[in-house]
Amino acid sequence: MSETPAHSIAARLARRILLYATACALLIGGVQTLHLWQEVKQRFARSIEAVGLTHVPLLSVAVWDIEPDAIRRQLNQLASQHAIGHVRLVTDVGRVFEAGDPDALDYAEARRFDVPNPTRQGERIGTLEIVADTRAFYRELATTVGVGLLGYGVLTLLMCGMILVALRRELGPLRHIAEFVKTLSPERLTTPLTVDRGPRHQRDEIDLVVEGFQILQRGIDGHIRDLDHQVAARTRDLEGALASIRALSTTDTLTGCFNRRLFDERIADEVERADRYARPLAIVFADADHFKRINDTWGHNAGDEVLRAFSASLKAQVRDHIDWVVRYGGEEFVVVLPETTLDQARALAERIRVAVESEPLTINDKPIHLTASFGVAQYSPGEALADWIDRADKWLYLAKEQGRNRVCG
Ligand SMILES: Nc1nc2c(ncn2[C@@H]2O[C@H](COP(=O)(O)OP(=O)(O)OP(=O)(O)O)[C@@H](O)[C@H]2O)c(=O)[nH]1
Repeated sequence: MSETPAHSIAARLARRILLYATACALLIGGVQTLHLWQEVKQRFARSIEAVGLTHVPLLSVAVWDIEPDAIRRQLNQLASQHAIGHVRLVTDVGRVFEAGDPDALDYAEARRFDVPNPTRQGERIGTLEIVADTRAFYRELATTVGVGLLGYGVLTLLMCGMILVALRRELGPLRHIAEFVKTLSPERLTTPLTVDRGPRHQRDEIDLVVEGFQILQRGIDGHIRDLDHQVAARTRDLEGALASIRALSTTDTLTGCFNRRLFDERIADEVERADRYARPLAIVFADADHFKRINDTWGHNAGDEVLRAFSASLKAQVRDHIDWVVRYGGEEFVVVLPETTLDQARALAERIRVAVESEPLTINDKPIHLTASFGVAQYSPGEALADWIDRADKWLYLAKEQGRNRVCG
């Protein structure tokens, strides 16, 4: 995920709107300034025209009567009027009277009035020149433009502020959705996304996004549940298959006894336990007598049946879940007897021998008389495993040597 900080869309939009609104305000302000310039200029011209026309008759009399003081007084009064910067009266006899601000002397822009002879119509006795007060002109223009621009500025700022507030309120849920999605983790994937839009809110694109996301979440949730069920079912199947494989790998398929592989795996543990807790441990090697003859006489299948019956006799005589019977190879079996002394093992072997001998088997409706020989050995503390097994095997060999159907050890 990107570490670059996320900016607010509302703030960015508000900034853009402010920029565009300022540009528009400046453009409108420029056009309005031109318009106002013309307007103020015309207003000044009208003022000068009105003032000039009002004073010309009075000046006419003062000039005709040759009264310099009256002329100056009137010119001063004229110059003190709004919009008038400087006035100059030039009489036909060459006298010049001036009043007002000398900086405003721009007679190229001056408005000229003829001063008529009050006694003879149509005759001119002087010229009155009035120059506009440029400072007052620009002051008035600046004030009018400034007020206008200030109004636009305030209006623009107010509108931008209100737009920002509205945008923040409308786009607020987007930030909430973004924060929610950002903090989603695999464990919280199905946490429902909820956005409170208020009671009078009308459904819009943000709601569509939220609804789409919720549909996606439900889909993912369903998919995860399906996967969970599938995984659980597959796990059960696998565990079953594993148990079967484990049983197959440790069990002899013909007799159901443990096989040699399991014996090799577990016998060391039994020895270790006997050593650690100083407990007795014995094994009995059991071997069907003249088994080859049974095979040869009755067939291999009958031989298999005899082996099953022989192993069943062994299992019937031992303790469940304590002793364990192993098919060691061919017609040879080993019975492992934890917590059992040599005497107890001998007695057990004798019981089995008697049971095998005294219960003739009926295989394929034919009676088969079976006997078995046994070699018994108790584990001596510290003895090598192989030596102990070897001792039991030797006792079995001796039992065979001594005529079979007996227990040695
Ligand atoms: N039917 C059958 N026969 C087996 C099986 N495994 C080994 N055998 C046979 O068991 C016979 C064992 O013969 P031997 O080792 O001579 O022993 P025995 O005939 O029992 O003679 P003693 O042990 O000396 O009494 C062989 O003929 C093997 O073929 C099996 O799984 N099924």
